Amino acid sequence: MKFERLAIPDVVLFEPKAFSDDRGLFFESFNQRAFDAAVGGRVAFLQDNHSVSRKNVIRGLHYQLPPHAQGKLVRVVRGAAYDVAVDIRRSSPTFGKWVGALLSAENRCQLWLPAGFAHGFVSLEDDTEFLYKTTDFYDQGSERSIRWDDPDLAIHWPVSGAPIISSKDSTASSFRQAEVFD
Ligand SMILES: Cc1cn([C@H]2C[C@H](O)[C@@H](COP(=O)(O)OP(=O)(O)O[C@H]3O[C@@H](C)C(=O)[C@@H](O)[C@H]3O)O2)c(=O)[nH]c1=O
Repeated sequence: MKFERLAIPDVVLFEPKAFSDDRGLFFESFNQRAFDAAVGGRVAFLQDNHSVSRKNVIRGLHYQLPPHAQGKLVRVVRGAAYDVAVDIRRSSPTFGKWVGALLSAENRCQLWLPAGFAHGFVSLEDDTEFLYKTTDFYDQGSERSIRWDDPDLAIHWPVSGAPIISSKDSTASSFRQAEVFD
């Protein structure tokens, strides 16, 4: 399992080692020991999520506030997505900065976002299947959403034209007005 820290170093991109043979392919999609060594601590996951999106769907930017904050380990098993992590930890030197990575069924990469990041992605193909593990359970009352097109964040989404977004995301908060992490 190769990994690299992105420009916001708490966000880690994993590239599993795949073994191909006549039958097809095998790879370890999660290894607790390798994961903990890469992120530098013991992380316990409590929930797995799976979504399917048409092309040009943007989901996000989402997070849950403490005490239900979630770290997320995200990947794509069908199609492709551009995944974005926004640092919303006020005391962080990279507060308000974002990083992105291409995740696809082909590259099998996974992105780790610890608690304290807002998360979103855009699907780049129809029927993009997005799988992720979270470190806490879903808690509707703790859920928050920041506008995907917030001008202060200025995220470069690889979309042409208007993306498809949920009604919830269309009324999301601006970054300036969002409740963030201390
Ligand atoms: C996230 C979530 C949603 N739901 C329900 C609530 C709602 O009726 C339906 C669809 O929820 P949403 O519209 O919030 O789904 P979605 O927009 O896909 O939300 C997800 O977006 C990505 C970017 C994330 O980072 C995730 O943490 C999550 O917020 O599923 C659960 O039951 N459990 C969950 O964990």
